[in-house]
Amino acid sequence: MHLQGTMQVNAQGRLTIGGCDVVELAREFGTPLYIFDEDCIRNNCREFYRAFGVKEGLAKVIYAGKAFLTTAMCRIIASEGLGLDVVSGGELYTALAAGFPVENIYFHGNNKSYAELCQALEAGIGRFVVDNFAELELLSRLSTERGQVARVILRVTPGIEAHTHHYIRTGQIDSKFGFTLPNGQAMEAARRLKDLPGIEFKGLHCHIGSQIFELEPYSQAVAVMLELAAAIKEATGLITSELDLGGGFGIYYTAEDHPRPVGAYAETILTRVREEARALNLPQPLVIVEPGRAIIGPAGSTAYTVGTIKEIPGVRKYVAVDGGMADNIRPALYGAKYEAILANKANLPATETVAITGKCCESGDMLIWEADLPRVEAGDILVISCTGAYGYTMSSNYNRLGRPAAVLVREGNADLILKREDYNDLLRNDVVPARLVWTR
Ligand SMILES: Cc1ncc(COP(=O)(O)O)c(C=O)c1O
Ligand SMILES: N[C@@H](CCCC[NH3+])C(=O)O
Repeated sequence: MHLQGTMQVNAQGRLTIGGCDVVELAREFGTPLYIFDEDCIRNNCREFYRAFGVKEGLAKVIYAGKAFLTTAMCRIIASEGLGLDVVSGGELYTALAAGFPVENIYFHGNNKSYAELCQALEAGIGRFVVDNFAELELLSRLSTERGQVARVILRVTPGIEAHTHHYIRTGQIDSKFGFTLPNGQAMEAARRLKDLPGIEFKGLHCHIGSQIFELEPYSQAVAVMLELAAAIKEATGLITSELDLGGGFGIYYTAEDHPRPVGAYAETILTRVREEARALNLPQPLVIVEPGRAIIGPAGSTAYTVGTIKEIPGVRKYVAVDGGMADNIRPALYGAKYEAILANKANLPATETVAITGKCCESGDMLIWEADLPRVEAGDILVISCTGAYGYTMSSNYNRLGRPAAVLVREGNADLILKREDYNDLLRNDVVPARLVWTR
């Protein structure tokens, strides 16, 4: 397994993260356990901050909270000078509870409710990334009623779809998000917005996909979005002072992934923005990027305890761990691939290829189909790397498994940032109607 962030193998042949022995962490906090490497998170934040020229006023980096959000995470993000992208009342509530600077909160979502818009207006958040006509009108009404002005970015579906190894440009876009560009919806949104009270137009947003390794789709997105900005200026006089290009920057999960340095994305985006703005005679907009995975993905790992092992000669050896699809749905949902290491045998060479499965009642509850490991035995501590993004946030209580605890490690210290859910937590929301009271 490729060692991420501060991972090392110590003199006892054990894996350490943030200077903490993972076998000890498993003993102290139990397994499954999410382990977050604070230095790695901060280094990733700083890399984006530097590469995109935040200090120089060229860009803003907004962390996409959907990848992993807790109050501790909000504090780290804020202390590194990043903003926050939230997509629900729950994420917003978490950010507000953490004391996240409200002016740096961007509110996304294709179906923001009345209550969520009120909550965001009440808090005085920085930007509403408006997704559709109904939201635009409701927001205008609500902000006017409150004597407020909502600062708005319009989310546009630009017709660029990026995937891991290719991108396609489509005329007709099939997406639930945003105002479609090619059919004129985006322009129509700008026209309507212009006449709406309680709304201030700040700019345009697009998000072309996730786990993207190519630079070209970003460059194309800049060109397409700035052409739209020029057309909007021409038709309405509205100036796009902020160009939000979303997230999607790809990371390493396995040796099949070849991520680019953040600087390469930054260089491509900033250069194209400068050139296109000049060519179109537009003021250069502030660039906004919204990395989620690239900030937190490589900084998170999950430690499990190995339980039963089933060998089917000539077929496969199943190694079951004490978690699975409930704490990491990505392999089952997307066929996502990961690497693993045995924390207590970290210096031993791989001698077998095994399948890592969970304990859920599903054949599809697989974490890794082919993991190269030293001989695996019950009781070993198996660590899967790069689970920081969309692991905990997409976790569930399937089979009434409690969600794992999470610790933040740094310089030999481990701090609990999420408590393990116990059986009482699972019962917390259960209600037994009186007619079902046990009478026997
Ligand atoms: C609007 C928007 N911004 C940012 C992100 C974060 O993406 P990623 O975690 O791939 O950087 C997403 C998720 O894909 C998104 O939909
Ligand atoms: N949840 C996805 C990415 C979607 C990001 C949200 N737009 C993943 O785990 O890769």
